[in-house]
Amino acid sequence: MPVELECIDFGKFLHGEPDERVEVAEKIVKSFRDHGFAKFKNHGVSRGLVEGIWHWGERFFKMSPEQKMKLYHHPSPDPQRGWSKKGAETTSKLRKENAASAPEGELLDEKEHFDCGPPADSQFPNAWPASGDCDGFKEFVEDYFGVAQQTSLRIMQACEVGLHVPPGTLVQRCLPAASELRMLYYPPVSMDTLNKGLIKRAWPHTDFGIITLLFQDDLGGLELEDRSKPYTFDPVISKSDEMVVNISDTFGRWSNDYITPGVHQVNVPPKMRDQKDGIVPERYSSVFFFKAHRETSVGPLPPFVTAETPAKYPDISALEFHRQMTDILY
Ligand SMILES: O=C(O)CCC(=O)C(=O)O
Ligand SMILES: [Fe+2]
Repeated sequence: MPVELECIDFGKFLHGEPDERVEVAEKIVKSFRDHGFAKFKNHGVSRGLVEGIWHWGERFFKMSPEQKMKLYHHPSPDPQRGWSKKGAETTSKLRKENAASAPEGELLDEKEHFDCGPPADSQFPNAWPASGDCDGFKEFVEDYFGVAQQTSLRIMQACEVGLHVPPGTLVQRCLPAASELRMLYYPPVSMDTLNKGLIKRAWPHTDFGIITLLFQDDLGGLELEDRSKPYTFDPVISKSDEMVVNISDTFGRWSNDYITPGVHQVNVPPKMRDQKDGIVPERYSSVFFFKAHRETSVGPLPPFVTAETPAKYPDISALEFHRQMTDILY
């Protein structure tokens, strides 16, 4: 039986009676513990904003290569800003198992993306389309960033309730924000190309932050690892207004592996999984990498370190951890 995520009504946590809030929070923690993933409705991201992802994604990625080059991200271990072209990021490098199971050769991701950080980030300033190239994109992305940040903090609150740890244990480590928002475009690709085994929309990986919020279009393609059968992946079925959330590396480290990150990949849409040829249509998605403040330690937190479960990870800063990981990825 493939893994099926229950769609959790987050409105019952946001607006429910105390008992109901605890019940929903425990359900969220259970889904995270069992699958590294949870799926939400009534999550607080308005329909208008979700529709904006599809509208502005298309407007942005349909700019000409010359227009996109004006905000080209030059590979470096620092947080990504601006446009990354196809082939820039190779998620395959994040897990050794990827190379072990594929033919000889470089394993590439078939995707383009736009990345930005907090609107007022002066340490790593954002890069936006030039005036006249995609007017309105910056305003949309900044609005969405704010809402995604608030939504992530509420999920952190729910995790504190569901994990029965003191209020603030997680939330206080997330301020001020150092999150990253990414808009993604997967161009059409032939089954023939994918079947050669060297190219995937995204290879199995985990994200570096605390949690990742994701919206995918109705075509789908996101897959999660079935923890009862490692290295097998099942489609994450979500409607375009449902929010999928996965646990990322920092949460795994903070919780000393009490909750471990969800391994995921992007594959062909669920309805094309058994197809041998043809063209896989283009796909849009957006992910919000909710991240700890750069100076915050990503080492295990006090409630998760006991005599029986000593700390498994060192106390390094979130920025140092980020640089280590981006260095592998680019
Ligand atoms: O597009 C997706 O569904 C997932 C993208 C992803 O996993 C990533 O960018 O880290
Ligand atoms: Fe990811």
